[in-house]
Amino acid sequence: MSLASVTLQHQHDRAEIALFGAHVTSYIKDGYEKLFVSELAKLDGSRPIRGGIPVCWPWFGQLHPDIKQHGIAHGLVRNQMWQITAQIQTNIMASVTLEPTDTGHALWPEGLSCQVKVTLTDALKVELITHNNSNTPSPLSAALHTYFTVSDISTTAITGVAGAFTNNLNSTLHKTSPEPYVFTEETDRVHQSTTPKTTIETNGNTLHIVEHQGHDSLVVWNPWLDKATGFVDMADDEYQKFVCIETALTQGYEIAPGQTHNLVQIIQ
Ligand SMILES: O=P(O)(O)OC[C@H]1O[C@H](O)[C@H](O)[C@@H](O)[C@@H]1O
Repeated sequence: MSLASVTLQHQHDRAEIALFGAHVTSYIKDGYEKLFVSELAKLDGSRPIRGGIPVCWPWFGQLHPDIKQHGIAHGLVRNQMWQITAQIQTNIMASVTLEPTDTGHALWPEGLSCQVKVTLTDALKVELITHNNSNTPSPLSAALHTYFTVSDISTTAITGVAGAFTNNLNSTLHKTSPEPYVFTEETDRVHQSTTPKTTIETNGNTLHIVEHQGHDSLVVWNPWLDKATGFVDMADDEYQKFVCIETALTQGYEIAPGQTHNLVQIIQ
């Protein structure tokens, strides 16, 4: 990788975080890479990294009132340099805390600040911490947009994603989530789910256990072949190798003055 990064090591497990985007690009647990990064991902700072854990903040996807004018999906921090503000290594954990360096964008919400803290123990904990230092409530949407490795999306199933969802592909609202939850086509769904735990299984084997905190929704995404073919930073057949399960705030949350919000994903 050509981007500056920081490595966390705990026993035999390792995580790598690019300073560009405070973006976790690798988590190796028990010798197994848990995060997918495209072989065509741009690792030169020219665009957000395709894979790993993109940080979407202070808005998710198109959830900004002026999105039609500026067209910036997923906020302002996944494509800028962050700086390390704290780093700790002990016998039982390793952690790093980062803050974005450019808070002067015209669309930056006044008084809001954010940090990402990544902690490696026998699991990987990623925290997206938002502070409202202003005197007024501020709308906030966000996501930890994790690309989880799977050996074959067509034999992958997820559990723990329940409840109503919006299908982003046609803006339809569905009352219940698929059961079993398998993948046969392009999938882009925002589930109004506050479930604390999701599993990802391939061929009946649990590959990932994912815990969520501070969220009001879970987003499930796979571009499938046609959309992947249109991406300059994803090989055509790579859609078979991952599923995104995103710990998200998408339901109109407002962060009150003086308040701190913590959006957390823990990967085992
Ligand atoms: O291509 P990106 O801007 O990284 O977005 C990738 C995807 O992120 C989320 O999952 C959204 O729900 C999708 O609509 C979007 O296509």
